[in-house]
Amino acid sequence: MVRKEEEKQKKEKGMQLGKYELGRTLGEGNFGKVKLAKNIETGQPFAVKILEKNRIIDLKITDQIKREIATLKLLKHPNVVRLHEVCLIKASTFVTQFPY
Ligand SMILES: Nc1ncnc2c1ncn2[C@@H]1O[C@H](COP(=O)(O)OP(=O)(O)OP(=O)(O)O)[C@@H](O)[C@H]1O
Repeated sequence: MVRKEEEKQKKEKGMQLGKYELGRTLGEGNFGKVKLAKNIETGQPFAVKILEKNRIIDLKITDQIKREIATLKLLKHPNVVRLHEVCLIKASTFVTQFPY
């Protein structure tokens, strides 16, 4: 099990999602992983939250996720990480980026 996860991590490292190159996993939430990533155009580092679209649809929480994104977009506070961008990379993935 641990080995399978290690292999998955190795495969994902260096993978490109849109204009972001993925690095190591920073953490894991209820609906997906947060990975360190680099914008390949600017070299700027970001924390990228990758949400599995199918899982969100199965759990019937699409509206909740949309509300969370809308709220995060409005939040501007020095102690709260800023939501930079939301991308739909492929049919099964939502990606959100936070400055790292
Ligand atoms: N901007 C960031 N920089 C560094 N690490 C981060 C950042 N955002 C999230 N993480 C790491 O990823 C973990 C999971 O983040 P996430 O936002 O998915 O948590 P959550 O809000 O508990 O999850 P969910 O929204 O799925 O319920 C965090 O506990 C943290 O360790």
